[in-house]
Amino acid sequence: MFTDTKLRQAEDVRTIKEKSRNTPKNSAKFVESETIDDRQMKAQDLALRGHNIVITGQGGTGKTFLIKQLCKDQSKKGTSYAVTSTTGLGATLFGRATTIHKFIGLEDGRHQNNQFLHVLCQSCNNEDNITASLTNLSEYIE
Ligand SMILES: Nc1ncnc2c1ncn2[C@@H]1O[C@H](COP(=O)(O)OP(=O)(O)OP(=O)(O)O)[C@@H](O)[C@H]1O
Repeated sequence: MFTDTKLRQAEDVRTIKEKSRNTPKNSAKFVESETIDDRQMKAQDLALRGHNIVITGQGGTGKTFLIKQLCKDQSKKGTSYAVTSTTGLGATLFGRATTIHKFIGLEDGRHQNNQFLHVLCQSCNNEDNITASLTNLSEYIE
């Protein structure tokens, strides 16, 4: 059996939930617009100008979205590009991504160091391979 106080409390909770649903949040702009925001645009601009960049930020801030957007842009232009990840799980976030080791021709990690070096050197000489690398960073965006 509910007392008046309990019913009032339940009503208050409903009101708070309703208000919070109608209150614009930081992410609201994401729902309204499917275009990149200012910070994403800054990163996109640097990437398109050929900089090596690190995109970092809290979960849900749009890193994956930005990378997908960059991929879409490259596809539209017909530019050759590759998306790689250090882990298979990471690669599943992006349609045509592979692990970095598969990308350079290693398939998996069961190689001798000299084999690894050989494949890596061959891959580096292939100018068609464009890869986002976490080394040789020239820009850092937070
Ligand atoms: N500019 C944007 N316009 C519309 N939606 C966006 C934009 N940026 C991000 N989003 C949306 O916000 C949500 C979180 O973005 P995303 O998954 O890219 O974040 P993340 O930083 O990669 O998160 P995590 O670190 O948890 O993987 C997704 O639903 C994504 O579609």
